[in-house]
Amino acid sequence: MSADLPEPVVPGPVLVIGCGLIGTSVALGLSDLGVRVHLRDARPANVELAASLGAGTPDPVQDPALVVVAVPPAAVVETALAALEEFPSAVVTDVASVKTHVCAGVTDPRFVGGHPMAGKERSGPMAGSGLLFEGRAWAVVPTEGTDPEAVAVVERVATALGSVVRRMDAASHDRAVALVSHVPHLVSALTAGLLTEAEGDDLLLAGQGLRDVIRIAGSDRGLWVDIIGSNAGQVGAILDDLAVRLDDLRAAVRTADGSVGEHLDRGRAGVARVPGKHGAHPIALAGVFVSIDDTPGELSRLFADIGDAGINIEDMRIDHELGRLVGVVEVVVQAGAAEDLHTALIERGWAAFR
Ligand SMILES: NC(=O)c1ccc[n+]([C@@H]2O[C@H](COP(=O)([O-])OP(=O)(O)OC[C@H]3O[C@@H](n4cnc5c(N)ncnc54)[C@H](O)[C@@H]3O)[C@@H](O)[C@H]2O)c1
Ligand SMILES: O=C(O)C(=O)C[C@]1(C(=O)O)C=C[C@@H](O)C=C1
Repeated sequence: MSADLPEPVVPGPVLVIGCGLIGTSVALGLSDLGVRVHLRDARPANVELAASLGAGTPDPVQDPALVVVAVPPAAVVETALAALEEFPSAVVTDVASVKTHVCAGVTDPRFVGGHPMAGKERSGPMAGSGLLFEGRAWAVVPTEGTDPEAVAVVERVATALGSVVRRMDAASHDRAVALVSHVPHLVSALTAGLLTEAEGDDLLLAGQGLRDVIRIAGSDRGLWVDIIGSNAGQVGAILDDLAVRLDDLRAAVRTADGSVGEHLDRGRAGVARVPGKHGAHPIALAGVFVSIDDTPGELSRLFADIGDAGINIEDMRIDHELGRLVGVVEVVVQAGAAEDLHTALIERGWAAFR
């Protein structure tokens, strides 16, 4: 290869098996990087949809350098073993949310367990995005027998998709995700479940606080039954702990002696320990609220103005006010840039407030 050409992300074509949310997102991201991606799924319609989005080609692949298995956790072992047999020189990786059963079931040196810590509450190819993994952790879970070159291929792909690689063993991974993903999901579902009994028009008062807590409860039932079932030991242990704390909290609320504040303090301390998206330490962020007309083109005009002001958006939320043709956009930026953003938006005629 010429010294001028950049090294390719993967040394050959990639086959993605499972063209749902995660598989399509991987495929879109790799296609955008110039990798030739082939698509396969038990549902041909999902291959067609993913291909129509530009994720890759439905054509069969001869000799892929990498196979990404992006099927539900219960189907990963069987699918990965079949891929290792079908493609004797490919590296094979997966993206499943639980790793112990996968790494115990697939011990080939060419297999590297993986798990991008990014997702959505929606499933299927239409929810895919090539930017999904940007700034997120990607757990890479080799075992003692894994070929270091296979690990390097997977870590290179995760990094190229914008993720930060966290190399770990399967047991540590499953302990960690029980805490940071699986139990929060169940707590969200329990809270959302209470809403089924809401009286009268009570839900019309729902604001952003509730939506922040319940978003993930809208996720696919089958996928989450599979995830929780595959990590039942770790999840169960945390739920036992939570049950004790819930009893304590209940007593504190009934006593009304202010001791509920201890639970709130513990919660605030937990929030402060969660790293920001750029690395190990949280970055201070601040929101600027902008009122926009609910008409086509308003959001892109707002983003263009923010770009014009040279300010980087870290996150954003949109809240529609019920019954009014306006929305409120919270633009989240690094705390030091919030005042500048506020000023720049006012100067450009936006109704912005902090
Ligand atoms: N949803 C998330 O937020 C998220 C995040 C990170 C990792 N994951 C993991 O990614 C994997 C896929 O999840 P998803 O959210 O993309 O689900 P999804 O339902 O959107 O996609 C799964 C796809 O796999 C296909 N499929 C199912 N069984 C198959 C088989 N045996 N062979 C070929 N195709 C098959 C389905 O038709 C579907 O297109 C899961 O293992 C999940 O744990 C999910
Ligand atoms: O953001 C979401 O919607 C997710 O549910 C993503 C999330 C998570 O809990 O962070 C869910 C499960 C995956 O295994 C990884 C990521």
